[in-house]
Amino acid sequence: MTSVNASPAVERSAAIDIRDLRVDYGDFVAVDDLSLTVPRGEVFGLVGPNGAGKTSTFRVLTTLMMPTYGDVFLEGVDIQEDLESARRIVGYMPDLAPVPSDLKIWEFLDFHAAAYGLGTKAQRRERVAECLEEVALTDQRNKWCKELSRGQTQRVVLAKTLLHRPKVLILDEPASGLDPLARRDLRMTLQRLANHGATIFVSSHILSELAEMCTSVCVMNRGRLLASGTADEVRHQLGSSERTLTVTLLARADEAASWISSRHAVRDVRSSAHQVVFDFNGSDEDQAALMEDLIHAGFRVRTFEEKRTSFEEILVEVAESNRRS
Ligand SMILES: Nc1ncnc2c1ncn2[C@@H]1O[C@H](COP(=O)(O)OP(=O)(O)OP(=O)(O)O)[C@@H](O)[C@H]1O
Repeated sequence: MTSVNASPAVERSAAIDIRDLRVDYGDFVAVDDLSLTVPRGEVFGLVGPNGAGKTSTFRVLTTLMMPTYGDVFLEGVDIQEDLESARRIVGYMPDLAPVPSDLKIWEFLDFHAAAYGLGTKAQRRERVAECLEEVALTDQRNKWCKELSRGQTQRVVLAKTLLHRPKVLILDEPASGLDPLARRDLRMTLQRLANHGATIFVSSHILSELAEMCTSVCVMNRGRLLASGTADEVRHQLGSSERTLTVTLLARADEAASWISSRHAVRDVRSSAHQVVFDFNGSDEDQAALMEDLIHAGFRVRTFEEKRTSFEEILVEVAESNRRS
């Protein structure tokens, strides 16, 4: 079983508690024995390559699909036992959600506010205004939906998702196709919503996109959860502690290179006039000891740099090794 933070009783402080979830399409297992909890108030990322099972997981969380087996609790509510309450708790923004071209922004939002039964016309107007404010589109409310850019469309759909004040937001690839400025705006909006108590579960197949906006992330591939935690914890769980170290010296770089070559966890040492570059796969403690000993051995170190394997590189490795197996 792949399990992260699973607990036997309903996890009271968890906004999302997924237990032993499985989703089959006929004979094909799209989500395989997934257990995961997301604490309240977090912006939590789900990352995985195409076909990992992200959307299938989200379809179950948002009650659009029943699992083959397993349990899901949203704010303590068993979604299979109490569908109506679960639907009030959750807000879902699907990947590339369409907006109708023949409505103005406010008309589109008012239409959905009415569909949610959000009170009188005046009450709906107030709620639509609040949601437009939340996504910084107040001054665009009379614009036609067909005139919106990709980033504005995403914001309108997010405003629609917020209308019924969901405590749990599920956002499928919300940053896809957004430029860096629009991604920064999205990140700030999500952080503000989380600060006001919402829990946000957001997917992407680009890890750096999620690392920017999430407190924690989990990695899925071929339906299974591979790792979960902070960016560093995930990197560690996926077994990639490899880093490239560069030492710049005032003199004796060649001698330093052969001294470094004899040390534990060192690979592939290259040297030039004043620099030694090498790959290192030891612990942080080992790395500190190596630097200390190098200086004690009399080498005059001017600078020292570390470059860790990026998340993207780790994910590509994982996806490729799975493809081969
Ligand atoms: N309705 C369906 N019928 C059959 N197979 C499906 C169905 N929906 C998804 N799948 C398969 O289940 C697997 C997981 O798909 P899913 O859409 O959940 O992945 P994903 O991680 O969201 O991928 P992407 O990043 O490409 O959107 C894929 O192999 C997909 O082909």
